[in-house]
Amino acid sequence: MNAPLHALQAQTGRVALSSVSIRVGSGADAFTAVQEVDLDIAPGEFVCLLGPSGCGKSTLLGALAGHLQPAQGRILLDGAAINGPSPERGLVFQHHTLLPWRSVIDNVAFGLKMRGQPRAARHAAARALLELVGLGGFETRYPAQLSGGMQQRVEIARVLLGQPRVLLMDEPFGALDALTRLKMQQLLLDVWDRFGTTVVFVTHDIDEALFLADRIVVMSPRPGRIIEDIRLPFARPRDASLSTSADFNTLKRHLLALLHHDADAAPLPRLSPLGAVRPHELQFAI
Ligand SMILES: Nc1ncnc2c1ncn2[C@@H]1O[C@H](COP(=O)(O)OP(=O)(O)OP(=O)(O)O)[C@@H](O)[C@H]1O
Repeated sequence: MNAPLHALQAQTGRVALSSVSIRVGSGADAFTAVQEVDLDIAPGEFVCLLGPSGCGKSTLLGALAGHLQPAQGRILLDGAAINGPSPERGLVFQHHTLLPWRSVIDNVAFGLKMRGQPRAARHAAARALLELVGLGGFETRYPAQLSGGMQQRVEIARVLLGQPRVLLMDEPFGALDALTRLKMQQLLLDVWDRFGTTVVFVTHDIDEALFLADRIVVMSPRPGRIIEDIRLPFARPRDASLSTSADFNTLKRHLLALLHHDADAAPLPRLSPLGAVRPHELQFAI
């Protein structure tokens, strides 16, 4: 994996949702989980969907993955409608989907095996990705012999081998302890920097969203709607010291207030300009 791959992939991965509503459940229990969402994500952008439990984040991600069809509106990837799951939209969940009876390298290379690639070629590609996620030397282990963080690294390598135009991540670090989670966030940023793939990352953790994202799209529940779209002013590369900065904490307070805000109450005041941040670098859409 090298620089040309980054350049190649940065051309693709534009996601466009227009007036997307998604209904879930059936019969009398059916309801609108996501309502009239408009969202444009540029190629290579890292977007976090942030919201309280049940606000429809996973439902929206499921539609991007092609597992759910919108009841209304359109979802396009690079101008083409999404009509079902595909490796071009790689999904990573909270719990890995590795095959327990296959070694680490065979798990990563499994997609290439399904596409008929010879063993030597698929193992070479898988080995390069395992190096990238810090698992060189673990090729012959089995998933059960790895820690939770290592299993998620294998999962990320497996999904990246499909060269996705968009990486869809649904609370991928939610089951990890706090320290491992921080390490995985840093690893993900390093990997993303190498690949330049568009990322849509679902979380309800404000710190995680602030550390990772270019943009945070905030959703409110019943029905799931976008209530704010914030472009973060933080430079990259980022490290743990970001979370102690004044601007980080100002944004964190604002996001906390948004997540705890009663949708039926009066609207919250807009965020005032941040100390070290030039006001034009903040973008809001309510
Ligand atoms: N297949 C389904 N049948 C019935 N209700 C569903 C179905 N899928 C989702 N829901 C409901 O739709 C709403 C949105 O769910 P969703 O999982 O998208 O929320 P979320 O924001 O991802 O929540 P969490 O952070 O807890 O995962 C919830 O009220 C959920 O119970």
